[in-house]
Amino acid sequence: MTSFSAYQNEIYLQGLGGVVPPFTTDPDALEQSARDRLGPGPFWYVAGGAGSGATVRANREAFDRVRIVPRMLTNATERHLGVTVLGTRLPAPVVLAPVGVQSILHPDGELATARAAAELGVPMVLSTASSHTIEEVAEASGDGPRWYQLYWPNDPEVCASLLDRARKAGYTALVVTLDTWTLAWRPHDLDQAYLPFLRGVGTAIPFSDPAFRAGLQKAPEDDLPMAILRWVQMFTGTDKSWDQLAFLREHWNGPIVLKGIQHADDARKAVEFGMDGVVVSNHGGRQVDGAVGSLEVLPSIVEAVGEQVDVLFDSGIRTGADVVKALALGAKAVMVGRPFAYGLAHGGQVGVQHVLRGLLADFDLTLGLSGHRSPADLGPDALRFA
Ligand SMILES: Cc1cc2nc3c(=O)[nH]c(=O)nc-3n(C[C@H](O)[C@H](O)[C@H](O)COP(=O)(O)O)c2cc1C
Ligand SMILES: O=C(O)C(=O)c1ccccc1
Repeated sequence: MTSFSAYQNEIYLQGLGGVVPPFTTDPDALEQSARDRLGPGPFWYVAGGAGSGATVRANREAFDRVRIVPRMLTNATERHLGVTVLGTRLPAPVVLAPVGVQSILHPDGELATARAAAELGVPMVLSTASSHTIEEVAEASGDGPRWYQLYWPNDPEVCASLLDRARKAGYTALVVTLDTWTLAWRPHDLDQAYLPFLRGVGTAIPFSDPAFRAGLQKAPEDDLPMAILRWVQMFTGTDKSWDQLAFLREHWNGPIVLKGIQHADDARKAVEFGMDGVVVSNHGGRQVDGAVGSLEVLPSIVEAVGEQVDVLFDSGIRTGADVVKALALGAKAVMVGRPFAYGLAHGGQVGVQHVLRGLLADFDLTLGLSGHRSPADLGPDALRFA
């Protein structure tokens, strides 16, 4: 048994020596403090949402409408948080969501995140828009579990090249993001003319992939604007269809999950086309302004496909109670995005580790105090709907 709640004891014991945690353990306070540390460009890149921010708020409001009903005297002092997701045993039902261009937040970027995740045995999902190469991040992950997130390029050779590199670098599961085939209208980024993609140029972002380079007439070093244009075009467009998932299946020999699913019929389609799971997600409210809170659609998707494939969840997870709620509604695991990005901004690897240990401790304690010994104990009867 791994006792994630040990982080609580550690903090209190250090307190006896007059030491407090390096960063706040409160997720809202951490966001505020990130605002003070980061410039407005980087801060709003992380914090911002699409349009009016209605969906960012809806994600949180959906959690507020679901309440946990604690049970007593259930022998929950000893807990087992491990789960099997996509055929992999995980120490806890928590995964670091793909977050692009992490060097915006800390010079170590994805390398710091990979080290922190590996330390805890938690999978990191590496974004296609990573500021370090697939191979560099894999090395930083050491023995830690790793999944790769694909922004599905229009060029099949670039697609095959990315998948081949990820497989060779030891990534086991593929997360295909469908909800961001173009960036949404994001007023915070627009008002500062802050395009995260371009802020990553000069780091590794587009230009390390050999198939991408081969498709250019001039090397990116010699014609940067052209290379940027081609890169943006390659990840923008609608010319994808369900039957093209067969291409990904051919080029990926491991589990594939579709990220960005919000409708039960799309989840059924994912199963029909041979996918191994879905991530119920609205991209943290960053894509469709006015979209439904992601937690609101989780039950219908679990009902539709939960018996057949793994249903993961993200968008709005901030606390241990949120993890309990999503699992009780049928998610096998959750992904967390902004909180670890703020941790990264505060202290690189140490900051990510602090956030992750805090979330896992909070989850462990909340699970136990509400009367459950393991994620498998959780079901809808652990909840009430306000
Ligand atoms: C700064 C930032 C960058 C992101 N970049 C990516 C990305 O490159 N690929 C992707 O699939 N999702 C990306 N996402 C979405 C996250 O994977 C995840 O769906 C979302 O953050 C979950 O919501 P939360 O932030 O409320 O936890 C990004 C999110 C943020 C905040
Ligand atoms: O900002 C995002 O949500 C996102 O997905 C993204 C896409 C490309 C580069 C960086 C982030």
